[in-house]
Amino acid sequence: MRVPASSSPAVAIEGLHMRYGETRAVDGLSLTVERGTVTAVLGPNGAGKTTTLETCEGFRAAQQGTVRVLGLDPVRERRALLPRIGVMLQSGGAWSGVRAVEMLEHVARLHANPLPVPMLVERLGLAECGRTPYRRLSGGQQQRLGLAMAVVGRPELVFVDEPTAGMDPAARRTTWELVEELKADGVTVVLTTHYMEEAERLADTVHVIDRGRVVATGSPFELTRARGQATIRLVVTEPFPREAPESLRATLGSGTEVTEINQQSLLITGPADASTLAKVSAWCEEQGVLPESLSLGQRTLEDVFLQITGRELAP
Ligand SMILES: Nc1ncnc2c1ncn2[C@@H]1O[C@H](COP(=O)(O)OP(=O)(O)OP(=O)(O)O)[C@@H](O)[C@H]1O
Repeated sequence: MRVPASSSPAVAIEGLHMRYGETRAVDGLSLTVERGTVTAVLGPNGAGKTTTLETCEGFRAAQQGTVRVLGLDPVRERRALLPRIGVMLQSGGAWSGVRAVEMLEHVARLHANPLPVPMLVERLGLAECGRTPYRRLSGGQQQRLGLAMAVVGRPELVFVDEPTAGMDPAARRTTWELVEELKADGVTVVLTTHYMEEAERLADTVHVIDRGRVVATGSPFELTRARGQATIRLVVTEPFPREAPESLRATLGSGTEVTEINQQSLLITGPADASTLAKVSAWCEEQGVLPESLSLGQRTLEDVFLQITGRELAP
């Protein structure tokens, strides 16, 4: 039986593999995006985020696996899909000599029922650079124009690749508000990001990806609270002995995870209470290491990534 397009997920990716020569950019990735949600695809540089998005946008055909966007094949049914989606690329997307507002007006004319261009220009602070040729715009201005171009056609689904990279804090906040407004209007948003706070603030669902695969999925709350209450970061003045993580694990017992961040710092996840802090401190004394800092905090998506992969998300 053919499932009606309206009841299919916004995006359904099943077992996607993509290679560039010998490089496995995407390695068996599966994920689903429900309609009307904001989904963040979070991962370090080179994790395969852009390649995955480009496959959803129909710029690349899936080499193996299936990709459906709004129930359609993004390559074979591209004509039907394009008017229904908005795409903000990581860079480019406009002719180098065209003025910012002219470019936006041009894209608006390609759509049947566009948003008013002056409203978007005002909203995204593009008036100050409206007559500037694209190539002369700053990185942040190019990002804002790219976002305006992606949403001007009132799409059902918007793909945004690192929407706030290179933006100053004020522009980043405006962009976040715009994404929140899109969601309030029922638009599905799929964004890629390196930024924790962006994923934590905006996303209903986060897919953490690493080396072309999904390594964790959940709401920011589920991901950060599911496997522990809080975290303790221990940084010491001299490198730890090699067996330190194992020894601390034995000291703290079950229910606590110890992850090595580097030779001088450890991440401890679990019931971060006074007794755990006291045990960590006594363990430092026993090992003859001097704590430089011992901090207690809520578990972040950064911590989740570190625990799963043993590497830090931020380069
Ligand atoms: N056109 C290409 N030709 C060859 N290799 C590529 C190409 N595009 C991407 N790659 C490689 O594929 C892998 C995944 O790249 P991709 O751009 O999809 O990752 P990403 O998660 O979006 O990274 P970033 O956060 O840096 O944008 C990387 O190793 C990258 O070097």
